[in-house]
Order: sequence, then C-alpha cells, then structure tokens
Amino acid sequence: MAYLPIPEGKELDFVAIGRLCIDLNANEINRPMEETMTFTKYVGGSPANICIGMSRLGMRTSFIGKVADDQMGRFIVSYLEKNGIDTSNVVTDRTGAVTGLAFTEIKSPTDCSILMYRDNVADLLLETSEVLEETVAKAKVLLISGTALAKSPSREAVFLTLDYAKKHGATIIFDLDYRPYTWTSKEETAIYYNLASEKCDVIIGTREEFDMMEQFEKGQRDDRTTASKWFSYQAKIVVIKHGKEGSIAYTQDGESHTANSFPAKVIKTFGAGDSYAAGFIYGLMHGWTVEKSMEFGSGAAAIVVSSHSCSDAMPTAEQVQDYITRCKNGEITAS
Ligand SMILES: Nc1ncnc2c1ncn2[C@@H]1O[C@H](COP(=O)(O)OP(=O)(O)O)[C@@H](O)[C@H]1O
Ligand SMILES: O=C(O)C[C@@H](O)[C@H](O)C(=O)COP(=O)(O)O
Repeated sequence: MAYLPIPEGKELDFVAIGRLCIDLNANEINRPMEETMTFTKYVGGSPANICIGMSRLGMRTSFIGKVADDQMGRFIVSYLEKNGIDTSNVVTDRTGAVTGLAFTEIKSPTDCSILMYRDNVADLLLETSEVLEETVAKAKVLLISGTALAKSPSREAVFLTLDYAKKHGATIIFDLDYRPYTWTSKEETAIYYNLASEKCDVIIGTREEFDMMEQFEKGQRDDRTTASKWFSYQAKIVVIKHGKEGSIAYTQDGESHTANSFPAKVIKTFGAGDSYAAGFIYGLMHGWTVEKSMEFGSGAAAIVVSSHSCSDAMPTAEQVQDYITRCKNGEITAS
C-alpha cells in the first residue's frame, strides 16, 4: 500500500533546502583528532548529502541554499553540478561569510565525532527573498533539515519554502538533523522543530532527536507515542532510527514497520542517516512499501558507513540492490 501520495507531472523529483558545507574526513583513521594530520575534502552538510544521494539514485534534483564567495563555495557548486543537481537556486553570499567546515574524527568504527567550524556561515544567511517559488513549484518532494531553522534569516527562508511547498502540492519531508552546536538552547530548538514538524508529511529522526523535540530524557518516551502525536497534524509516516539496531516507521493507520541494519565493514558511523534518508525517500517515490523503502535506505547506509566519505560514497540504485542481494545470500557479513 502506498502510504504517501507523491504528486505527478512535475519537472523535479526532489528539492532540498539547507546547508552546503565541507566535510574534512580524517585520513588517518582509528586515532583521535589530536593525532590526525591529513584530511580529505568532500562536499558535506546533511541536506546536501541527501540531495547528492538522490541524484546518484537517478532522481532529478535541485538545491536551495547559500554558499560563501570563496574557493570552498565554488567547489561545492561545481560538485553539485557534476552530480547532476540543478544549482539555479544556490545563491552566493556577498557579506564575507564563510563555508561551514566539519572535521571528522574517526577514533574507531563506533567512536566517531565531528568538530564543527560554523561561525558566520553562509548557509544560515539564506534570505526569504532568495528562495525562488518556481523551484519549489517544480518539486514533487521537498526536503527540509532542522539545522537551517537554527537562525534567522535561514529560519524564515525555510518556513516560506514550506508555504510554497504546501501551495504547490509538494510532499514535504523533514530530516530532523539536530546539531546542538548550531543552537542556543534546547527549548528554542524544540519550539522551531515542533512548528516545522506540524507542516510535514514525513518526519525522520533518531530517538535522541525526537527526545530533544519532546523535551524528554532518554528512555522516558516510546517510539509509538512519539510518532502518534504527528498524525493529528500533517504526518503520514514517522521514522525513528536506532543506529545499528535498525529503524521503525509508523504510519497513519497505526501500523508499524521495521528494518534491520545490514552487515557492514564499518569505517565510520556518520553519513548513515543521510544515505538512509536518500534510499528511503527513493523507495517511497517509487511507490514501494514502507518496509521495502526502509530496507533500501538501510542498504544505502551500510554502503556509506563502509566508505570514507558521506557525499562521494552515495550509491547508485544498482549498487544498493546488489549490496542487499549479497547480504541476503550471505556473501557480506559484519566485520
Ligand atoms: N554500524 C552500522 N552498520 C550498518 N548499518 C548502520 C550502522 N549504523 C547505522 N546504520 C544504518 O543507518 C541507519 C541510520 O543510522 P542512524 O545512526 O540511526 O542515523 P544517524 O546517522 O542520523 O544518527 C540505520 O537505521 C541503519 O540501517
Ligand atoms: O551535516 C553535516 O554538516 C556534516 C555531514 O556532512 C556529516 O558528514 C555528517 O554528520 C552526516 O550526518 P549523518 O548522516 O546524520 O550521520
């Protein structure tokens, strides 16, 4: 059963709004940042990663965002274009703002962290006047990401984009993407996350992200209770991710749907959520069941956690299918 009506006859399958950044991933893995000497540069930022993932899967994509007027900003735009992503609504900052940097520390396959440099970043300076209604009007699906709600004017730009999406009938997906360092308080974060969630058809987040939104401590809230709140608003599907333990989705009809993670030779854990989102959304857009879409997302995530990058490692549909088949045949086992 298709739980999510996707509009037909639109020029673009998928439009994402939010940050375009740089990931600098440690080359010398399995050691702390203090001892890491070299990094490889990739395009990063959760919504950028998801958009790149969708493009690799063969979808027609566009991005709404703002980049710094520097070498990093130009690198990002060029990478998006090489990946077939329309950049006509990627604007360049003229105020001297910088590109956000994420240095990744890979201490072990399970102990990873990110050191963010995000003072005066261009992505949070996106203005309402810079969002083109025509970009949103062309989209079947709009993806928003929570970090863009952290500050004005980007916050208002996202809310305006949500209005445009509603007006033009796009399906709206919210990846919570909670990054505490971008926000000033949990209370402020929860207010804006809740306001945005009320307007979305699909909400995807980790258990910890939903706990933050609901202002509960870890373990106080169960997944079904969390999900059920949103069905009285706009939501059709709520997905709660549990890392290697897999994921659970709830649908408006009260059903739950689960997916296990796939075995993987894990290099680092970040990028799991972004690749999962791309695979999952791809499945939903093809009218697959929620379970099959979750399985596809989990397959994409297993590939990305086994790779050094997030964006550059985003797989094609054939690669995901092949990975899943090989796991089911017992050809791929956990490390
Ligand atoms: N160690 C892992 N091995 C294989 N798959 C994983 C692993 N960690 C996460 N995944 C997959 O990625 C999905 C999303 O991961 P999760 O860690 O919950 O999200 P996020 O990266 O947003 O924190 C999981 O549901 C699972 O399918
Ligand atoms: O989102 C960022 O700014 C950093 C990402 O590019 C990064 O690689 C990452 O953290 C991926 O997030 P995840 O998929 O939620 O693990």
